[in-house]
Amino acid sequence: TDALEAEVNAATLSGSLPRKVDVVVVGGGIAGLVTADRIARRGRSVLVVEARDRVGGRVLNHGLRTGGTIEAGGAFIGPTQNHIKALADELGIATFKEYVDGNNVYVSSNPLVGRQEFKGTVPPDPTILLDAALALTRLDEMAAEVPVDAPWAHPKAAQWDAITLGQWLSSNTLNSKGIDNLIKSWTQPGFGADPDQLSLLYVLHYIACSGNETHVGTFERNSDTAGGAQESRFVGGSQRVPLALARKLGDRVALAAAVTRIEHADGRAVVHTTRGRVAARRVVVAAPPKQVLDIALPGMPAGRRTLLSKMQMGRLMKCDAVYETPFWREDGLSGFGLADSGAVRVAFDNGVRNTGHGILLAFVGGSTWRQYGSLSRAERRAAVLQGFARMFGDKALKPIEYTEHDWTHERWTRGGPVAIYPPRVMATYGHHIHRPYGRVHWAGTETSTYWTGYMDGAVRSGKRAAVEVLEKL
Ligand SMILES: Cc1cc2nc3c(=O)[nH]c(=O)nc-3n(C[C@H](O)[C@H](O)[C@H](O)COP(=O)(O)OP(=O)(O)OC[C@H]3O[C@@H](n4cnc5c(N)ncnc54)[C@H](O)[C@@H]3O)c2cc1C
Repeated sequence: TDALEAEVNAATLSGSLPRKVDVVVVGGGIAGLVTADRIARRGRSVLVVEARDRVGGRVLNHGLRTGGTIEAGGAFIGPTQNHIKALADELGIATFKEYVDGNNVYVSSNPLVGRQEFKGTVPPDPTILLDAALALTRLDEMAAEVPVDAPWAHPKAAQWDAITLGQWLSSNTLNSKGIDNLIKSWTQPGFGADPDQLSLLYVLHYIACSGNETHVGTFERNSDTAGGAQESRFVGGSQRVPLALARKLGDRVALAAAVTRIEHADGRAVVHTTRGRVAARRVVVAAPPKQVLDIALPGMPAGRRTLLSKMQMGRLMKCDAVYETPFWREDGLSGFGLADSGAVRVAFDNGVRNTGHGILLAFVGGSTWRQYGSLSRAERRAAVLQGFARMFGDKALKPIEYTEHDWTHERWTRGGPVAIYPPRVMATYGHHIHRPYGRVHWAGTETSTYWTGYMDGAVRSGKRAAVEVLEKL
């Protein structure tokens, strides 16, 4: 990856920008790069302008000091995510299966339940088992009714959008505190938020989108490892996908070119960047929703501005500990763990090929991020290792390397994994999410239907935006 990265950067960090192109794409994440690749393939001139000095956006490789490459951001893919998979295949980037042999672990703060080993999605905690089974079935049933391309059009959209997932859980379960705690282990990594921050309609839409045109979305396909969205990872790290796309595009990607203003003048759009101005027949903005608010966009409909200002970026960091060996595997454990308290609410085996080392990954999101994100690195490291130790034993306290990445501090992302909808936003303003105005179109995972929020959604959105724009050229 390092050589690839150097090659991409060399081509695109300096030099003057073209004065005009057919299409300017704002943002060199997966969505923007896919948009540009599709436009370039049709022989149209295109320029990607990216604020950072690298491509990939929320997808970022991290080279470990002890060897191997892991991901600081988006990493996993799974069944029905056929757009990201097809793209990786085309670019010659292989995948491998996430390690799932052995038992999962659940740690309850209720001493009567304690630490349990289990298989499957729901831990055998007698205080939540029945609630979980019923609630997840009901959520799937409601989600199956939600149109992936227009959740606001469902007859109950306003009703479902008026409450949070947390409120729905509390009025539809017996032991709502128990299930709320379990569901946090899903919402904190998945949304960077807690059930009481998320509109029920939005969550139902997210579940509906966890599928494709031939497979209805389900909670399990979203939450599971085997058979779900965490099934596979990319050999060499997911950032190889945007890096390989950027290499194809060459000097049609301009790095360190933050867009500050997009205006319409003389039958053209003019894109102002920190590296100069470019005129275009069409513009595709593929920056995360909240980042769009930092760009001056005269003429952008007020409804869209309201939508973007009411959406919120999730709060998420990834913390990884590297060990000499994956000792939990020898103990018959998969490395997947859930806990109802502490810094590690959900853990994954994050091992990479060819190093022999074991790696445990913790997602620290939502209220867990609020609790642990502000600690010093040393304090957080201790809390994370303690969380791993409760799941996998005291060997977890002695890593050979520890690393973490907090996306809330990234200037051009400011959170993660995705921009979420609090109550009373989606039903009223959601339809603005990818409606073009003037010469400006929208891409980005948040504008996708299926697998919105994911790399697959980013690819899908890029393809859709390219078609939209090519029709207008
Ligand atoms: C910690 C974490 C874990 C995740 N895990 C997974 C996972 O396992 N699987 C999965 O599928 N997805 C995962 N995701 C989500 C996934 O990474 C995103 O859905 C996807 O990468 C979004 O791609 P995008 O192109 O839509 O947006 P981005 O990747 O955010 O790209 C937008 C680009 O726009 C640029 N930009 C912003 N403002 C400007 C400006 N003014 N001018 C120019 N450029 C600008 C940004 O720098 C960025 O490069 C995760 C995300 C995070 C943060």
